[in-house]
Amino acid sequence: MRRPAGRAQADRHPNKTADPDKPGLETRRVAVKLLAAVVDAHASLDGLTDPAHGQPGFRALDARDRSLVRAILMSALRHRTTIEALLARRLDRPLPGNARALSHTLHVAAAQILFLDVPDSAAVDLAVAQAKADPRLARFSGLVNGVLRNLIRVKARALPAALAQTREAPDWFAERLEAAYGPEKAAAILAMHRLEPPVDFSVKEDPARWAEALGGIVLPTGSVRVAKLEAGVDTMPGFAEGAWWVQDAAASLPARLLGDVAGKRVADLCAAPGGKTAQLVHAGADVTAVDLSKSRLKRLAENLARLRLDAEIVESDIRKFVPEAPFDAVLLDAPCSSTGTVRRHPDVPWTKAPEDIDKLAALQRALLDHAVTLVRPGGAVVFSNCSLDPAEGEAMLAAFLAETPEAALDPILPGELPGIAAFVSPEGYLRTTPADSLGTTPLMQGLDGFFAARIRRAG
Ligand SMILES: C[S@@+](CC[C@H](N)C(=O)[O-])C[C@H]1O[C@@H](n2cnc3c(N)ncnc32)[C@H](O)[C@@H]1O
Repeated sequence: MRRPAGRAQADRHPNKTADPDKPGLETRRVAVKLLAAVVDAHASLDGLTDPAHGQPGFRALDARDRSLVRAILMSALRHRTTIEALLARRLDRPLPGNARALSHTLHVAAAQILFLDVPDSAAVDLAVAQAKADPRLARFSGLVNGVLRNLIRVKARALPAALAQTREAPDWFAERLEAAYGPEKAAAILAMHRLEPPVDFSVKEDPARWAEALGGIVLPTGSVRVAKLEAGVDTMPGFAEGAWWVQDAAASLPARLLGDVAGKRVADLCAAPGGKTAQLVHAGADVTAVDLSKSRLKRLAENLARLRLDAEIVESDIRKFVPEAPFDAVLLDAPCSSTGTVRRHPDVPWTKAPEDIDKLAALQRALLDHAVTLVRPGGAVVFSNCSLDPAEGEAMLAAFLAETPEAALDPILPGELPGIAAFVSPEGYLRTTPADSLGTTPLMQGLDGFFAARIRRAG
């Protein structure tokens, strides 16, 4: 292993032994464990940090430390390629492949040094203490100290340079984006993935009033956008009375493609946690919300109760769901790779692989094959998901249409989406990406990546 710059100083650092109770040490230990779980075991960050079912070490922390762990992980994953490049430049040779804990310790400390408002000295001291306390890492504690102190010295110059040079994604992900969207748009999408996204709200009534109350703006989709939440959503005006729900502007579009649903029987397939169910019920539909997951349906029921909205809730695999009578309309918001939500879920590119995309596309096809059997002849099925990958969108749908004579594309017309007609493709699909814009001001830049298409069952 290379002698990192600053090694002489590193070997002389004063912490001879590690204090296992050092304030902040457990928080960093948990952060390293969670980073390992995401990067090496491909566990989702939301699952690991779930308040009820998350990683036990995380759940044992107090609320402030849990927030810090989440902030560290969000930065460490959002900027993983940049951090990796900056660390690699401070090492003579790559870390050994089996030194995963060492790599994760360096990444967690670097994320704090480069992107968080944590004193640099605390980030280094805690990483060194952590290394000393871990028998696998103790012999590397000097290296940890040297590399991180070097990073602190050069960061003002080296960070902007690295950000300008680095493609912020694993290669497989960047390559698929380039193949789908071309190098320029792919680079714009990856640039948006570096930014913390704003928060969008779907409001029941009077967007202008709620924009003022929530401190945001009204988007052309009718959603209200707030740049940054200052506190938990449950403390914001209108939460308790159920005036709005959090839903990305792009996620609010698929349900609208069913047109006027007032008085119609509508199936919302793959419904939980219920953002689109709420839209359909609020628009006057008689909704049956179906999902496989008991825990997610519990959240759906809680969300609807807060919003004073009512739907029939069915726990079932879509492929086994057989209603008494066909529906007037069906929305299938299928499970997907979620690559359209990387701004909010920077773990996605590090937990997914191309094989997952193929498997998910096959599942979506099976769900769509069944979904068309649930609508009455002449009725519409809207298929949507939050993937950026055409394998789960345009390509899957083209194969479905070619092989399903009883279904035809009902192209979305640009006039159906006033102010955002640019999101309608020449084929009549809805396609959004984080590089798209809802207007000219900075706050109107970006939305989740979504695909949607409307299909009509032959009459
Ligand atoms: C993208 S999420 C749905 C988001 C939801 N439509 C909304 O707007 O809030 C996908 C959902 O599909 C559900 N799911 C996955 N496979 C399923 C299956 N075979 N049958 C029913 N639901 C399934 C998951 O439990 C998950 O809740």
